[in-house]
Order: sequence, then structure tokens, then C-alpha cells
Amino acid sequence: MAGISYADFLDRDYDPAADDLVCEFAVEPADGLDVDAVAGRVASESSNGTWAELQVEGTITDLSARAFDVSEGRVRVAYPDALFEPGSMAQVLSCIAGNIMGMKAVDRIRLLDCEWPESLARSFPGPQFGSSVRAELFDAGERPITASVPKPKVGLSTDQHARIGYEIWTGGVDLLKDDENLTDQGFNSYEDRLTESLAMRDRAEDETGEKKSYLVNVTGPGPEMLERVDLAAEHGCEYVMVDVITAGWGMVEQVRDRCERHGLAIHAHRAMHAAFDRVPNHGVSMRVLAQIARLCGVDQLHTGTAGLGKLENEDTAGINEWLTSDLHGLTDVLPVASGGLHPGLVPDLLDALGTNLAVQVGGGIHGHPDGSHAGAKAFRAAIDATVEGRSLSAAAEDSPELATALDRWGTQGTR
Ligand SMILES: O=C(COP(=O)(O)O)[C@H](O)[C@H](O)COP(=O)(O)O
Ligand SMILES: [Mg+2]
Repeated sequence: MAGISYADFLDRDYDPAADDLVCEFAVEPADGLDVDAVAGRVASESSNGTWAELQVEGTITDLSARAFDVSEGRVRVAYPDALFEPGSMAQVLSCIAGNIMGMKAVDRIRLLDCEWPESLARSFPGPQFGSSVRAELFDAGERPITASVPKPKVGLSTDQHARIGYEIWTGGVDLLKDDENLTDQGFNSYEDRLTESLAMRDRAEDETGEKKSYLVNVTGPGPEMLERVDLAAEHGCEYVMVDVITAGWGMVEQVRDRCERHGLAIHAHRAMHAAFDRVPNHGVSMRVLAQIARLCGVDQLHTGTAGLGKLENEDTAGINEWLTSDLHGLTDVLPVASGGLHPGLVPDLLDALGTNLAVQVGGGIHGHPDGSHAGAKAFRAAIDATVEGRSLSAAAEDSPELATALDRWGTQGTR
């Protein structure tokens, strides 16, 4: 028998094994504690220690995490592979972002980044399609794919929603998208919306000769979500949309599994992410949330607008780079820029984020003085011009809709 206490979880000489999960935390020690004391507590509480000294025997300490790289305000912790249930994001997060977030020993603690070893990463499915949808589904060439969410975000009837779909699709947008809080309400039921919107999609495809699709929000009570996925496939949709944070990662894993049976792609909306990542130095970074989403297998993920739109963003470009770089052979994720965008922001957006992207616009299309169809044309004109290297003012000479959008919103960011 040997005693283990917090201090035993700090080991500056530890050299992480190839299959360790290494997590980087920012920590602000509470009054009276130094960073070493906090580092031991973080590794302990997130693996197999507690506040009291425990008498343990055998190899149980093989499952202990080790704080090995400790500097002012920063701690890196290595977690042994055997600590984790393969393929269970809920279990992984209960370790690395669980009790430690509420420890009195720290005033603030933020999980900043993770280095995912191959064994753990490959125990998750990863995306099925990722950024290949741009070429494979939409034949989009060099341009980003485009999406639009009808506004007002809730309250439109099914008929109004589907009609707006028709207007934006025929105006040149690729994807109609449900909003995060539109699911299956009395004013616009899931199944009616799905069938009526897809009927409009078929019409828009016939008229434009372009592929169109629909990001239908399947978020809901657990078993219902899977039924909604089945319905989306039955009715010939290529995607489902999931509010991944509010639905929970276990549910995302189930949806991913069901989508594979049907060959459906997953668009991930991140509503509520800011509850985890907005307060500086506390919570879980958007970078880590994006990593989790990729492992769980979403194909598209909202990652912000590089500060141009209406919502706070954390390092959109860095997160997008991570999502589109190799991760032990897992498929990439197509980043989605959304939130307060309008046509005048497209050049700065693509300059900051490149074109391997989906760009999603709500108010910047439906707030167009001449309506949603004109708004969609203005947005598409801005995308095409930017990709072709033309200025918006030059493009506006050929596109009265773009000229009107630029008169209304200029090229300024939103808030
Ligand atoms: O409704 C919108 C965008 O509407 P609008 O285009 O009118 O602003 C989305 O929910 C945001 O994408 C969320 O933000 P993020 O993409 O940052 O998660
Ligand atoms: Mg929204």
C-alpha cells in the first residue's frame, strides 16, 4: 500500500507516452496556492485522485494523469490512454473538463488545447464527408458554398419558410438552413417543413440547373432526433443540422451513426458554445469544442467570422486551420462562417479565412430592402466577385441587388 495525494500528480520529469492525451490548461490559482499546488490538483481531480490522501495498491496509479509542464498560469497534463473509454466523448470530457472546472483551488481554469493521440482519436468516427461537399455535392469550384437562414428565426409558417427557401435557392444560394431554435413547433412542424422545403428545393434545382440542399434541424428529445434523421433521409435530403452543444455529445454520436446508414452529412450549429468559451481564462476553448465536434463526426461546424460579424469569436482562422489539417487520417471539417454577415463583408471574410468555407447569411439576405431573392443575388454576386478577384464596387455595376446591399450596409462589421 502506498499513499497518493495531490502532489504525486505533479511530475516535471514525465515524458508523455505516444498514446497519452496531452491537455493544456490556463490556470489562475486561488489565494494562498501556487501553480505547482494547482497543477497537482488538476491532474489528480481529472484522473483518479481526490482531496484526501488515499492508500492504493498495485498498478492503479498507471491510470493517474501527470502534470508535467508547469509555468506561470499554464499547466500541461498527460492522460494515459487506459483512463478513457474508447469512442465515448462524454467520458473523456468528464475527465478532462469535469470537476476541475469548479475547483475552489483555482479562480479560473480554461482547457485551451488538446493533442489527440492516434489511438484515442481513431476510436471516434470523425466526419464522413467534411469539406469534400463543396466539390462532390455542389461542384462549387473555387468558391465557398453558401447558406441562408430565414428570418425571423422562429414564427414563420411552413409555407413562408419553404417560399423563402425557393427565393434564396433561385437567387444563387446553395443551402437553406433552419435556425438553432427552430425544430418542431406548432407554427412550423418538422415533417411539414421538411417535405415542403424539399419540394421547393426540387423546383429550384429544376429552374437553376444547380444542386441545392437543406440543413434541416433535427435537434430534439433523443429518440425523436433519430426519427427525424430517418425522415430527412426518406424524403431525399442530403444533410441534417444538429445543435451540438445543447443536444450533447452522446446524442451527436448517435446521430452520426444513424447518418452513416443513410449517407447524410451533419451541419453542426454551436448555439451555447459561448457559455463555455466566452469568459477569458475559464471554461473550454472553442478550439477544443471544435476538436470534439470533429472527433464525433460532424461535417460542417460554425467557427465564427474572424471578428467581422455580430458575435464574439475566438481565433477563427486558427480553429479553421486545425479543422482542415490532418488528424491521424480522420476526415476534415468544413468551417462555417456565420453571425451578422452581409455582402459587404465578403472580401474581408474570405481574405481572413480563405475559400474552403461555408458562408451563412441570415439578416444580411432577408434584410435586403428588395427582399430575400434580391438579398440572395447580392450575396452570391459578392461571393463570385471576390473569388474572381473583382472589387465589390465593380461587381455592383452589374448587380443592382449588390449595389442596394452596399448602400444599406456598406462594408462595415456588425454587432
Ligand atoms: O442565426 C444566425 C445567423 O444569423 P444572421 O446571419 O442574421 O446573423 C446564427 O445562429 C449564427 O450563425 C450563430 O453564430 P455562430 O455561427 O457564430 O455560431
Ligand atoms: Mg441562428
